[in-house]
Amino acid sequence: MWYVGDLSSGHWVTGFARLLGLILVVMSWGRFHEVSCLLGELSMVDSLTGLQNRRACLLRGQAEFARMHRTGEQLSLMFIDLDNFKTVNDQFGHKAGDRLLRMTAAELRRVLRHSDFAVRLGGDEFATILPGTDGAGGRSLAEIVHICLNRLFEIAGFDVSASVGVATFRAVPAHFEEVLQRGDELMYEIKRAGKDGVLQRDVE
Ligand SMILES: Nc1nc2c(ncn2[C@@H]2O[C@H](COP(=O)(O)OP(=O)(O)OP(=O)(O)O)[C@@H](O)[C@H]2O)c(=O)[nH]1
Repeated sequence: MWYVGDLSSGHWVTGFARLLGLILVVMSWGRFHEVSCLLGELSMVDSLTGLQNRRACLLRGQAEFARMHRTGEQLSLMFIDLDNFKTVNDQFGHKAGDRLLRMTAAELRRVLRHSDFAVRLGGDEFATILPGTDGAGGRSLAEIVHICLNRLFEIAGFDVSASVGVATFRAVPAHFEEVLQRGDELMYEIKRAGKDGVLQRDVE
């Protein structure tokens, strides 16, 4: 005769409760891990356009500069800022402005290579990291982006244009924030010269 224990005792219940508890802990850890991965990804994504955001740009930029340090390749960054975007919000409302920002992001995705990491830095400012791209390559891509965006805005009936600046790095900057500062300077130069233009600069 087999001994299967005293089924009427509370041991089975206690054992079962412990097992159930263990399963719940394992499951909730799995969910926690899943949720924290998802939150990590979301914190890198711009919710309006679905492009990567400024934080992602910093991380990816640092990784690309480390690669550049090893390979000796040049690296360019393209900065795109819409001209007179505020007038869209003012004339047609915030939703129309949002639509225009989403359209801009979609056009950047269409025009750029998959390896050219496109981000929305904030507001109407976008950027893209162009690994292995020298000044001439960066400038010709900037001209294409400029033409494509302006054509898109015209077709959509918005009286806005794009200012596109490219900073080409030959040496690795000490801090990636320095790179974004170069972008601000380039943009300032284009805007001061009358907006709606393309400008490329080598950064030593
Ligand atoms: N619709 C919408 N507007 C935004 C968003 N984020 C920022 N803005 C607006 O974008 C505008 C950006 O300011 P500016 O770059 O000075 O506007 P601008 O008219 O393009 O100026 P210039 O660059 O000098 O031509 C501000 O009016 C913000 O309120 C957003 O997520 N959606």
